Parts: sequence; C-alpha cells; structure tokens
Amino acid sequence: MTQGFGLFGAGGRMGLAIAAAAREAGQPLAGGLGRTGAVFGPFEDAAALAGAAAALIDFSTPEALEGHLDAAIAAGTPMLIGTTGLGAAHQRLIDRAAERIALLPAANTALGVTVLAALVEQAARLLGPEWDCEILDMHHRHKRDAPSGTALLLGAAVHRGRGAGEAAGRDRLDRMAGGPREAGDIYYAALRGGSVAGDHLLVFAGEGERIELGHRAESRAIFARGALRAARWLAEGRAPGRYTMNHVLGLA
Ligand SMILES: NC(=O)C1=CN([C@@H]2O[C@H](COP(=O)(O)OP(=O)(O)OC[C@H]3O[C@@H](n4cnc5c(N)ncnc54)[C@H](OP(=O)(O)O)[C@@H]3O)[C@@H](O)[C@H]2O)C=CC1
Ligand SMILES: O=C(O)C1=N[C@H](C(=O)O)C[C@H](O)C1
Repeated sequence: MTQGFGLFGAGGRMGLAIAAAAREAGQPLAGGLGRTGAVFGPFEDAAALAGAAAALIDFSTPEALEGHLDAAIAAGTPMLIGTTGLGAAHQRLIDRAAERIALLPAANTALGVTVLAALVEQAARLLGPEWDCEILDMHHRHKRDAPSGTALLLGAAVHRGRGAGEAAGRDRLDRMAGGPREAGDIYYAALRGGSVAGDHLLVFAGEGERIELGHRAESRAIFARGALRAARWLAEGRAPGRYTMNHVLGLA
C-alpha cells in the first residue's frame, strides 16, 4: 500500500477540509479516525493507523492527544499537532514525546499566520513594552477554546520580540474583570458566532497612535493545505524534536 498520512479527527470540520485538500493535491491518506473508530480506511485504532502512516495529522481534541502521542511513539511516526486548547500538562507530554519522535505542534498552519507572527515579533522588538498590546480573535459558534491557539501564539511572538522570553510577561485572559490596564501585560478578548473560519487582530497602542496587524481566514482550506505541507516535511525524515511552522517554511 502507498504510505499516506494518518488523520485523527477525520470526521470533524478540519478533518473534512484536510481530506478535501489531500484529494485536490493527489496526496494519499492511509486512513482517518474519529472518536469511535475509522471514518475512512481500514484502520480501527490509533496504533494500527500510526503503524501504517508516513506521518500523522491530529486535529481532534486535547483529551485525545495523549493516546495519539503514545501510538505515534510506539510506531516511530512523526506527527503534526493542529489541536488547540492545550494546557501546560499537554505541553509537557509533547516535550517528553519529542525526545523520541519528530513533533510539530502548530496552533495555526496557515502560511499567512506564520508570516504574521514574524511581523508581530519584529514590531514588538521595535516598539518595546511601552506600546500596549491587545489581541482579539473571532471564530465560528462551535469553537471550544478561548482565546484561540493563534491568539496565544501571537502573544508569544510579542513576548519574544520584547526580549522577555516566552514564559516572561503576563498573558491576561481576564479582560472582562475590568480595572486599570497593567503595563506590559498582553490582554486577550474573543468573539464567537456564525461560521467565521478564523479572524485575528493584534493592536499595538501607543501615545496618540496605533498599529493594527491581523489575518483573516476565508476558509479552512488554508489550514488544510498548510497541514499537508507540514506533514510532507515531517515525512521526509526528521530527527526527534519539537518543530514549528517556521522550520517548514524555511524561516527558522
Ligand atoms: N492548527 C490550525 O491551523 C487549526 C487548528 N484547529 C483546531 O483543530 C481542532 C479541531 O477543530 P475542528 O475540526 O473545528 O473541530 P471538530 O469538533 O469539528 O472536530 C474534532 C473531531 O475530533 C474527533 N475526535 C474526538 N476525539 C477523538 C479521538 N480520540 N480520536 C480521533 N478523533 C477524535 C471528533 O469526533 P466526535 O465529533 O465524534 O467527537 C471530531 O470529529 C480544534 O482544537 C481547533 O481549534 C482548527 C483549525 C485550524
Ligand atoms: O477552531 C478553529 O476553527 C481554529 N482554531 C485555531 C486556533 O485556535 O487558533 C486556528 C484557526 O484560527 C481556526
């Protein structure tokens, strides 16, 4: 059998978009799994799918991540992790698994967002922490996590640009709690409704002027094409480690 990619979350919105993009690109998929088993292809569980796939693509749920990582490690198969809403415990699982296999966690696989993050980092470096930073995301009514993974990714780019290190500086998810703004903190807000594929707006607000940087996804096809590109890059044979979309696009 031609070694294709294995897809977790195959029956979901992104799973369907990736299957469509793969058909369009002539990219074979070995199989796709949903919560209760095969969505397409002959494999009924993660271990069997991981053993047959050249790379795995996960757009499912945070709760499913650990099982998918276990299957990927056992098979020695690299994995793109597109799922968002991951907490510190998930990040530790990814770090540990990355000692054994190649992993690429990407909260947003769109080319435009990868470039936007680079622009945001540069702007934050030039502006410094005196310019307040606010990040807004709007997504469809079904989205579970808020703020979005992309909003947090853009915030991390601001922290990097300011030279504080990714862990330093405070991410403030409590904008609605009111009170005066704390200097240097990054504040997040989220809107949910309708069928919006994913809009992000980042505002740097200075004294008497503002810079606004943003991205609008017109459909999920951009995430799907980026995910396939990242999976192809992983399947070329990467050493164990934790990679980013910057590696895929040659920006790292
Ligand atoms: N990185 C990026 O560029 C993008 C990331 N995302 C993220 O991807 C994730 C999925 O988004 P979306 O497709 O909209 O969500 P959906 O809810 O439409 O899809 C998630 C799918 O995962 C399935 N699932 C749940 N548990 C498992 C499991 N154990 N094994 C396999 N499949 C499972 C669900 O099945 P069931 O319905 O039966 O429970 C569902 O079909 C979200 O975290 C989202 O934020 C989304 C777009 C772009
Ligand atoms: O759930 C979605 O739809 C999306 N999720 C990702 C995120 O949380 O940033 C990426 C994209 O914005 C769509």
